[in-house]
Amino acid sequence: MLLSIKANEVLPIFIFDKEILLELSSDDKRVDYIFKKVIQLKDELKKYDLDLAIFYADVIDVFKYLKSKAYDEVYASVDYDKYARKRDEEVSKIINFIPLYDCYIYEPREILKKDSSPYVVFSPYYKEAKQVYTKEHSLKYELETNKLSNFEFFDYINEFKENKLVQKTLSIDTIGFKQNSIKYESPLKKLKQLKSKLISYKDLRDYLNEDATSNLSVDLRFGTISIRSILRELITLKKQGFDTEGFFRQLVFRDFYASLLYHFPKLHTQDFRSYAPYSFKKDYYEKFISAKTGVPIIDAGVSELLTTGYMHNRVRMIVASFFCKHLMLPWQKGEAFFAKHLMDYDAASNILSWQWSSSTGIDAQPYFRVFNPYLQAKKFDKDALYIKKHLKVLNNIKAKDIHDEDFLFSNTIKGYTKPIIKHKFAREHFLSEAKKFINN
Ligand SMILES: Cc1cc2nc3c(=O)[nH]c(=O)nc-3n(C[C@H](O)[C@H](O)[C@H](O)COP(=O)(O)OP(=O)(O)OC[C@H]3O[C@@H](n4cnc5c(N)ncnc54)[C@H](O)[C@@H]3O)c2cc1C
Repeated sequence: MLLSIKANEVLPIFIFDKEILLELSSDDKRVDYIFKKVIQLKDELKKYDLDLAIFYADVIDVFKYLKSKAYDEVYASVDYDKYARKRDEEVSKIINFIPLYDCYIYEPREILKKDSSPYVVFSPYYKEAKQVYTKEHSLKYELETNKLSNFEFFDYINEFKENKLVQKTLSIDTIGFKQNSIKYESPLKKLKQLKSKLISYKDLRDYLNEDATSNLSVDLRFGTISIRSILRELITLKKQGFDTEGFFRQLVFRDFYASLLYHFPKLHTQDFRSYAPYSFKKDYYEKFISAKTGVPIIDAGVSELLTTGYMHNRVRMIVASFFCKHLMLPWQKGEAFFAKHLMDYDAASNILSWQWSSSTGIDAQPYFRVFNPYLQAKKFDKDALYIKKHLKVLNNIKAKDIHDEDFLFSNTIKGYTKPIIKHKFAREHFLSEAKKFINN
């Protein structure tokens, strides 16, 4: 975020928003990630004779204060979830707010049907997105020469106490969080690796033990890479003869979900359509969140999430389907669990993907499609290497037994629980309940 005080004078700022941070636990990996990246950004800016003023505060207090110091404009890249939109609206009442559209490829109002209504199905959205795409969508911002405004407190975290600005040590402890030892791979390095991954991206992206995807979701989420840098790389690779379509399509998926949430904000919490009487069952829920369902692919996925803050896309699909259709738990609870643990948590992608899985969303999978977790695991993790990586307790069990529900029910595996539900029963139960719901 950049504030200008008068022509050619700027103050780059970063706000650790109290309203968001106060809800998180002190070991949240995302805050550690952001904190490290903010310090890195501060160092980068110094190379251009700039700096970064850091606040730990209520966003509104920061802008009231800066306005009182004669700053007159703010430039910020916007996103579209409910909280972000409300916050930006409030800020614009205080100071001239100039939105930059740099989170997504397209603005949500850019891809609309001929009658100006939003697309609700991905394929036609994607077709139109490709038509609308121009060179402007990958433009690089020009470097301008701006003078750093005179701000005394660059070396601190700035907080407000009784309406006064106070300075605290520039450390993650100051904002109530713990540093962890995770080393984050540089987004630019990941971007460079895209070249070799694109060759087999379409064929391998669903296979759980392959490092076949970009791992850029966390960088896109926090803006540590610009969507435009990725597009520019894709253009270069396309010119070199690489097939970039499959990857570009996924990026547009992200835009599609952001656009849906923008046009249908009710989807934050509400179903677009309902298919079954989902209800909260504490026992099932607790087994699920502690990776103790006894269904290996589900427990491996949840374990991956709890230890790394990431989950493979295919596993997210299997896990979310199991949660909503086998356990018939409300998607909102699963969404909230992912929101708490995903490093790349993005409201639009997460909410809409959960609604896709539960078949309650706008462009969702048909309700009668119920993933069989054993067949999915057998197909995408044939040798159970992904499962064993995240569930060490199954290390000595043969892959064919891990993929065999009957084996898991009839044998006792030391340290591992028996499945809490049978696939055939769960599928039939869900479908019969869903049919009753539809017929009513
Ligand atoms: C239940 C569920 C919840 C999800 N929650 C999130 C979330 O909170 N945040 C998030 O970024 N993604 C979410 N996804 C989408 C997807 O799982 C991740 O984007 C992907 O796993 C990130 O890995 P990657 O960067 O290696 O992806 P790649 O395959 O390399 O894809 C490149 C980029 O395209 C976008 N993308 C890829 N797949 C999807 C998709 N299915 N939907 C939307 N965008 C996509 C992401 O920005 C990703 O970084 C969710 C999917 C499901 C099924």
